Amino acid sequence: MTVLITGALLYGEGDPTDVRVRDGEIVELGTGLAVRDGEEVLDATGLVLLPGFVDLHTHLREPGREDTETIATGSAAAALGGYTAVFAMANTDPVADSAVVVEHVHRRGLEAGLVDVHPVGAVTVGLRGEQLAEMGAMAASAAGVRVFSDDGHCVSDPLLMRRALEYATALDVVVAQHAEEPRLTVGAEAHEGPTAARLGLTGWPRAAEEAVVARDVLLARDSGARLHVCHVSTAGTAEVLRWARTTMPGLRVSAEVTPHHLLLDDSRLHTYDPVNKVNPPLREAADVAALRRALAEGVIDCVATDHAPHAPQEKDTEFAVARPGMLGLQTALSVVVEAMVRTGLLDWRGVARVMSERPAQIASLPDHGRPLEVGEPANLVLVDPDATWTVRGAELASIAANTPYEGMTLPGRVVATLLRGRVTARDGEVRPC
Ligand SMILES: NC(=O)N[C@@H](CC(=O)O)C(=O)O
Ligand SMILES: [Zn+2]
Ligand SMILES: [Zn+2]
Repeated sequence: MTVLITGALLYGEGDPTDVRVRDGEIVELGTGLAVRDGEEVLDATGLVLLPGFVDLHTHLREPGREDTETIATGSAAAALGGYTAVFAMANTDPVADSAVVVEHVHRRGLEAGLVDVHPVGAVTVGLRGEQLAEMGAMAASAAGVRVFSDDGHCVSDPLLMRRALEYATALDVVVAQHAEEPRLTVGAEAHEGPTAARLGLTGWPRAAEEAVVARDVLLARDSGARLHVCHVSTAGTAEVLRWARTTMPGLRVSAEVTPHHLLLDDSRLHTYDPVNKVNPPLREAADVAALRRALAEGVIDCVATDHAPHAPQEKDTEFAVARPGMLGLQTALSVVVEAMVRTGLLDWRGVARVMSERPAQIASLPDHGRPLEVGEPANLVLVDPDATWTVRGAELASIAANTPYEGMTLPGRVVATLLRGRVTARDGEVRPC
């Protein structure tokens, strides 16, 4: 199976280049490469070629809530969004806290055949925050779990978090923390600030996130463990990370920001539409600006979607009872282009860094986020930088339709995605194997 990509701009730079892909690898780079018999040609005139995206934070709702997303539909959304690898969070039903469940998720990902699905293992049994899960058994399983998280919940007990980090050191795995001090967010519905006060919504203070991140950074320092901070949402968390990086050499801490926290703020809440309800909540415009800066400077390493499908009956309700979370896989690139590229904060090389290279490094994936060079794995995405499209939740590949970008026209369109040299998505259609 060979594919010839013609006239692509690698990282959006330099002269148009042809790229031949065979047996899962880039085998030739040049100009005027001849089309061979049976070769699929991707005309990439004016298109940008990047390494395939890696999402460290995806909620596929299988097992348990296949009415909102399955591993197959989530994989389709991922491939259409330019992703070649996703990390499926453990807050399923049953929870991914055992080798049996993570192996099941991994196998279902292989069957869907559109993107590498890496299950995230739970840190604690049942996400209950009481007792460590069998991290070693999950790491040693066929799924080879490398990232552990109780996401949806914070590992708030400091002693348990310390033990998890110590254990993670021995296994050489990452602990990804959903930083939320639960005692400060009881009943919280929205960012604690003037908007929530005016609308009568219970506030989620910035300090609930920042205090846990500060604590965890210190625990990571003392244990030497790899800590990853999920969905950074405040300017203060960015400052804590900046402080940690500059004052603690050798610290192994990484962080992600979601597309929605890079583009949206709590001024959207005045409609009381729960499509805007998410955890952590949309913050203020000044936080958005600080998060963009921190991502551009590398204080925040990468973008992760926190793709969180929910059924209409759990979203189209009064604000207080609606589930938090929003779709993200198919809109992530466009939101990053809008928030980071159009604003001049990142060029396409920067996009490759925050959406592919850094996440692949954080999760120790050897074959993703690699340079666009001969001999490298052909995990690739072709992007039309000039195209725009209008988001329609009903047209996305996910079963759920809870996108906050409904009706918005966004820049940047994924034209094709290749996983180990095989075209998994092209012109809005997926191609399962
Ligand atoms: N982000 C959300 O608002 N919701 C996530 C859980 C989480 O990421 O904390 C979900 O699983 O729905
Ligand atoms: Zn979370
Ligand atoms: Zn999440």
